[in-house]
Amino acid sequence: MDVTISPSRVRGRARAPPSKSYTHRAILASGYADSAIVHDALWSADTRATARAVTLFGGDVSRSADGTLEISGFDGRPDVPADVIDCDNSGTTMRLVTAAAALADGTSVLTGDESLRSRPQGPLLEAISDLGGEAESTRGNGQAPLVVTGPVEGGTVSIPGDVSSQYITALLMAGAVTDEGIEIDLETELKSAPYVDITIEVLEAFGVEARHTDDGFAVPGGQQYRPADGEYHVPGDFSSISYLLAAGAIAGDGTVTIEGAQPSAQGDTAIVDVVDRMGADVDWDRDAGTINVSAAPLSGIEVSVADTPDLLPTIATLGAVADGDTRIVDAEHVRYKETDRVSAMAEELGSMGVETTEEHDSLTIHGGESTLEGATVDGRADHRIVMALALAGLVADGETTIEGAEHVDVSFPGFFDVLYDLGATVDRND
Ligand SMILES: O=C(O)C1=C[C@@H](OP(=O)(O)O)[C@@H](O)[C@H](O)C1
Ligand SMILES: C=C(OP(=O)(O)O)C(=O)O
Repeated sequence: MDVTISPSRVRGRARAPPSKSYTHRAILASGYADSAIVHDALWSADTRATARAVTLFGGDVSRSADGTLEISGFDGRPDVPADVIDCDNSGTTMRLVTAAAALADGTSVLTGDESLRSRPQGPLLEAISDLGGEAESTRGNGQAPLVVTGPVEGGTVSIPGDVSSQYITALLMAGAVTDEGIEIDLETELKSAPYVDITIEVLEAFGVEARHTDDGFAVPGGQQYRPADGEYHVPGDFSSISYLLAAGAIAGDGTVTIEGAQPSAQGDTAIVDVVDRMGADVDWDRDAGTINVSAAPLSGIEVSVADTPDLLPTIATLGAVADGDTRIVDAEHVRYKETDRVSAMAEELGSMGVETTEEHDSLTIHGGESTLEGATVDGRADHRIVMALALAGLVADGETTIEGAEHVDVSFPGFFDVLYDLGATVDRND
């Protein structure tokens, strides 16, 4: 599906979708448990992939009309799956499920779409081998398809921290039900660190202890997943909120109010500060969970995305509109996502007339609203590139057509409806 965005102003109220990161963890944690009810779960292509994996491990995930998930777990140790686990486009699913598969007494096979089959899994495979399991890439290149044989009993592993924090999350979640527990020593500085804090927060809600250590992280073994009162509530998603905030900051006509913005461990709450530093008028009422934003002339700033890789596409679009240079630094790991998002944003904004300077771990956008020209752009089969380019379309001169716009289903299925309800002119071409 292509979507065409015409220059538009936005105003009104919009609700953030539930967090993808919390939902993945809550579904898998419920799988490790006897049973659980998960309220406000995100039901998107990626979280459905995690639900399918839980089912293949012997659990069951059913969804009621109001979106609540009722999950029966596989109760600790997963069954050997009766089929290949298709993780589709979801890196989180593949990493978390690979470590879960290493607990099963037999062999699991994991695959995914073309994008996921090009992403790095090597360090996690090595960690599983170091723990006594067998974990291989069928092509021997550290990428899926993966073949994983367990069971592992736990132990100590060392792993790089600068490729994906999801390896740590995966090992902590699985380590809790091993006999010995897992100690993880980091070989490098940890990137995307707040995502491990999200993990520790969800584990705690499921009665599982995991902790920071001097060298990394540790989770004791022999633990049982048991959510308090058998229930879990997913908070709103700040990566998704970033698009709504940016829409209000660049194209607001009056106030855009975003609901579902309760504080949590998400590093991507940093987007509130980014938009504020660039000059927008923004106010976050943490108790009410609402953010009000209105447009103002924006100026370029420097932002590190070491902790917040998923914000890069949004910040790049903000930078295209802002006066002066916006320098996004510490961005190397943003190249290992659904696509290389550093290059993708440089090239697609380039098609819209924006000048950028790309370096290995940074992207500088030489901005100014008058530079954005409508164009046909490639969403790169990447939900975040699609949404960031749609924002640019709100303020470009002329129409912007985004190819492959259906990929928003990965994290924000109602994105174009929400944009339309805020007043944007959105035309879908199937
Ligand atoms: O654990 C998670 O939920 C995520 C961790 C991050 O990935 P990396 O740790 O690979 O940077 C982030 O980019 C991804 O969208 C979600
Ligand atoms: C990179 C992302 O997710 P994942 O790693 O789960 O594919 C994302 O949502 O931007």
